[in-house]
Amino acid sequence: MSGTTDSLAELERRAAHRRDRPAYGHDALIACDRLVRIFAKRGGGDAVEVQALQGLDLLVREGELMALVGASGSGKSTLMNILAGLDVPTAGSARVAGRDLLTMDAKARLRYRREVVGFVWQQTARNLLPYLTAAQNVALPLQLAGRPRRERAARAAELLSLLGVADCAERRPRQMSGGQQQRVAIAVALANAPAVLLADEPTGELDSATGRQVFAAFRRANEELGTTIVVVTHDQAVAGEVRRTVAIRDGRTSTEVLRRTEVDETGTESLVAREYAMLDRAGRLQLPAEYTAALGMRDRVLLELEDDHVQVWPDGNGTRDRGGTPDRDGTPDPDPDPDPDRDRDRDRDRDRDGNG
Ligand SMILES: Nc1ncnc2c1ncn2[C@@H]1O[C@H](COP(=O)(O)OP(=O)(O)OP(=O)(O)O)[C@@H](O)[C@H]1O
Repeated sequence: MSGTTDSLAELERRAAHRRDRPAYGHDALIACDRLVRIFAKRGGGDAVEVQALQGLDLLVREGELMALVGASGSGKSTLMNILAGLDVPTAGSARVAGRDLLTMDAKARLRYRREVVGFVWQQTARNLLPYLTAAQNVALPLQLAGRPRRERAARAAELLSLLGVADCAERRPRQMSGGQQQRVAIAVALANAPAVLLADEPTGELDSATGRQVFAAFRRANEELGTTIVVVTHDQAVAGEVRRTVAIRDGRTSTEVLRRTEVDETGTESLVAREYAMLDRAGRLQLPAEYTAALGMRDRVLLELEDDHVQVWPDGNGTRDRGGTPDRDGTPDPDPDPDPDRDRDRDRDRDRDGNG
């Protein structure tokens, strides 16, 4: 009887622990958890499903300026449209600034688009109304939010000045360069002080020097206003300028590069970039394609747990015939060899193979 009482108490304790454990991404401003988006597409008369997002995990902290990169068709725009509240995921969860993007009704979605997120598109013409001046374009979202006229004018002037386009205030879009139009577009997107600014290829139509100026405007907004910014870009120069670049591959986040400034013993500062693979909540790891190609890794790899890291080896047709690892015909050895010399042999094998 006492055993039953103990196990019940233990079960309750474990349930309470699970309940009290913070949820995944609880402290992130953007939290995507196993996000799935399936599109139904007609192809040659048959309905075909396209899995644009296949269980994508992404956390973005408040105040971050980060870039999303990935090959064409990897799912970047699909993700951005979901975060912008323009599209609804098929499964998984997505939360931005406390809003659940799957369960919002139409009214909440409209408020979300007006108040929580700002958006800058690639096509300069899509961001601004052609018959309004830059100042009027920036004031428009404030007018829709019911802000008084004086406040609207002051906010427009402040943002245009912050982004270095104060001289464009009275010009219409066709009287501005592409780079100026994009900087005004950033001001429009920031007008209602959104929690998150999303930009899909904002420098895609610009030459690289102008692209850098536009990117400097994003950085300014991030540093001066503290706005969290997510930029999708193909532009390597832009991706290299942010502290964190997340790569999307086949509808999932695959790797991320973190950059930080290090100071050596002589006091010289340098920017150090390190690439990390993403480990999802189920423990799945996607190796970068260039790594698997370089070592001819296919179908399966050998893993070895060391004290402070895990080693990943090419399968090599099962020639590493050791305890628990596949043998020559690929069958795992059911009775691992407890030979204490195994580690030494393994190290010797590795030196011989040049894999150490
Ligand atoms: N509305 C849609 N209907 C059907 N398929 C779609 C739709 N939108 C996107 N897709 C498909 O989903 C996949 C991901 O598309 P997405 O536009 O998100 O990629 P991307 O990484 O933004 O590409 P790009 O860099 O070329 O813009 C692609 O295979 C695309 O064809």
